[in-house]
Amino acid sequence: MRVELDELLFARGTFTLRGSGTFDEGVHLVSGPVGSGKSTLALLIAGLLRPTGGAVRRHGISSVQVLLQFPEYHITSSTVAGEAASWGLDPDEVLARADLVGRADDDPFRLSRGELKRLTLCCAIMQDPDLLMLDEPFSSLDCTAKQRTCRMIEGRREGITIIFSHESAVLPRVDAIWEMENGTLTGLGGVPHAIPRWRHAPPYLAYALNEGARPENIRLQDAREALCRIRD
Ligand SMILES: Nc1ncnc2c1ncn2[C@@H]1O[C@H](COP(=O)(O)OP(=O)(O)OP(=O)(O)O)[C@@H](O)[C@H]1O
Repeated sequence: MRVELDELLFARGTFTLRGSGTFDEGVHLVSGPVGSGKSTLALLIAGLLRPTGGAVRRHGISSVQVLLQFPEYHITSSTVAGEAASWGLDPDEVLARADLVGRADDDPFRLSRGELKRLTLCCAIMQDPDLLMLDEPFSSLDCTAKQRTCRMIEGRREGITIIFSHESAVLPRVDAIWEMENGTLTGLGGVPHAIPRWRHAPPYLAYALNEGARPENIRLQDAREALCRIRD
């Protein structure tokens, strides 16, 4: 299973996106500032936007899901249970995992932004597609929900997961890091080797690297462990 970007080019007004590289099985983080082109890339890989040049090639992938940044865009049903069922999932299981037990008959638009995000995140991850793309999965979530989301992402055993995010506090363990800057995608390679090359690294990782530590992954816990190792 893999996704290849073959000299992908997308032009819209003054914005141009360019990228080449291969997304293999595992968890990938595409990081970059607001407006750099992360959502546009997600839509291109999902086939929801047509490239101006080059191509997106999917190999051995039979199911694709993209979770949009704004959870409201996914709503198609008048109840929370109906919404979970519309993803082909058991509403009781979804509500339990989304911490929304007792809200089955509520109108999804009556949930808070964060509650709605929890619902759509659980639906997208529980569908377990071969290619799962999560656009800003941590936005609108509190710290506990971000950590739960990380565990769910890490719990995916197979397939390709691509996280598009500028999150810099709570992140999951990942296999590879990519950076998007002004529409240009750069693959930094696999973790941990990619970490010192990551210009948008969260402050805790930048601190650990400055101290001479070599974190094994990108979570706060990895930075802490690496600091402990050099200070022991
Ligand atoms: N529907 C649209 N029509 C025209 N321009 C758009 C549209 N959506 C985004 N853009 C522009 O394209 C560029 C890339 O936007 P994009 O949403 O891909 O960035 P992003 O990195 O995902 O940002 P964020 O972190 O805020 O989600 C930005 O300059 C943005 O203003």
